[in-house]
Amino acid sequence: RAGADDGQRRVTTAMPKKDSAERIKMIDTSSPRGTRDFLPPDMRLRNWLFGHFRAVSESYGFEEIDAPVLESEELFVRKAGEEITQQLYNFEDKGGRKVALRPEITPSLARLVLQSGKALPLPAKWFAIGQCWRYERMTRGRRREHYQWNMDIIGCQGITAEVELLSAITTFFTNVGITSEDVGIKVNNRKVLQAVLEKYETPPEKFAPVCVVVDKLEKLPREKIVAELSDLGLAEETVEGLLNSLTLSTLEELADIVGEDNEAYMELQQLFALAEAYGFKDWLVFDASVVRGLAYYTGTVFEGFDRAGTLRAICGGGRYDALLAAFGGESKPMVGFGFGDAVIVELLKDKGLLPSPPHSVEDVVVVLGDDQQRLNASGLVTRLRQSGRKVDFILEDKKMKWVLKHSDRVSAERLIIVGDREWQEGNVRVKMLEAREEMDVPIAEIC
Ligand SMILES: CC(=O)Nc1cnc2ccccc2c1
Repeated sequence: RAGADDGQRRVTTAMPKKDSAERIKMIDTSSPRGTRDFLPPDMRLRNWLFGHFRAVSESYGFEEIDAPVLESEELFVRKAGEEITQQLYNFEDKGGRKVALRPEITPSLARLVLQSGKALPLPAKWFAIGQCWRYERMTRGRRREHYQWNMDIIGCQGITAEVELLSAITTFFTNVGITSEDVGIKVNNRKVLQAVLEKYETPPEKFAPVCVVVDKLEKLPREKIVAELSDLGLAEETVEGLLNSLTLSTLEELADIVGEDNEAYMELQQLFALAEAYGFKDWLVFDASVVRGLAYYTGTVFEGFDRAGTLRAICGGGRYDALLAAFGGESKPMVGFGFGDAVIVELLKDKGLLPSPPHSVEDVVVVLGDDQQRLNASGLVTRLRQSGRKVDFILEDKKMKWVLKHSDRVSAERLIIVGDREWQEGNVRVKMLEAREEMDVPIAEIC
């Protein structure tokens, strides 16, 4: 019963009273806090964006995967202090299982790799477009869900994998009209930070938590970062050496600090050389301060940014060779990126590149006659659709004025009128709406 007195809202299925004075109280029609609805215009834009994600993934020979939005919580429980794990949308289900809505896709992808075991031919090139969740205190009023495009290469330990992914990202940007003047991709390698920590004999388990803190450098004042690093047990000289290494601006300076035989230096050298050969080097910027905020990155890291500096990171990724071992599996080299559906839309708006894809059908079919003509029209519509036409069949008697306005609204090419007299003569009446021509067309020739 609606409005039951126990305060629990139940939807009644009883027929509403005919002329009831009191109507049933309207439900809240807005979507839950931090989430979005996609009405047709929004869905057309989303399909346009995801269509580009998919087209690039397929042009790079990647195969699509998906996994449940709901995962075991253990997939995401990490102790490195990441924001993403502190905002887990987790709960205990009716079976007492600790579950969570995925905040990212990479752990699910790793689970699928472990599940496939030795049967998985390597290298595997997988992509996914999936909804991800976080539970934010609404004080910040930020969204609690977004869709993320991921591309990952499993089983390739060389820098060639990173460069393939960076190429895919620049191809996506180019395909939607964004240039390397609008956007750059900062590239770094966490092995720099690792070398510095080792130089000061820092225990290896500090590596991931240090990266998580360093990633907040642009968001928090320096002294806060220094304090958090000291709280992790880093000596003062380690903190100084570490923060100093983030200010390097060229690979040559890096070589001076870590030596030309350092892995990070060699890998970055190779990355830039390969990028030049692909032709997208002018998108890349070496930036020693980029570490990304996810605990599991071990090598190359990168993030797309708008050169105007007004937006948050557009996308990000890196190499995470140790993730399978963290799940108790046999290690395999892995590298990938995540690309959210929020910042890119803001960027496209700023650049005047956001399309508004129209709802379009090809044929509108309307009946101007008796029941027999509706039967005739039904057969005609079926034949039109089987011949590949997109047909909006007017299902009720409508005035021609409404039909013409509707045909314009759905950007139809043709209005096909099934009428008694024409049908007797073996024809239908066709209005070519663009050319504003009207003619009788033999029924057999309409497809
Ligand atoms: C700009 C934006 O909406 N970001 C966003 C929104 N929802 C998320 C949900 C889970 C993880 C990260 C997320 C990030």
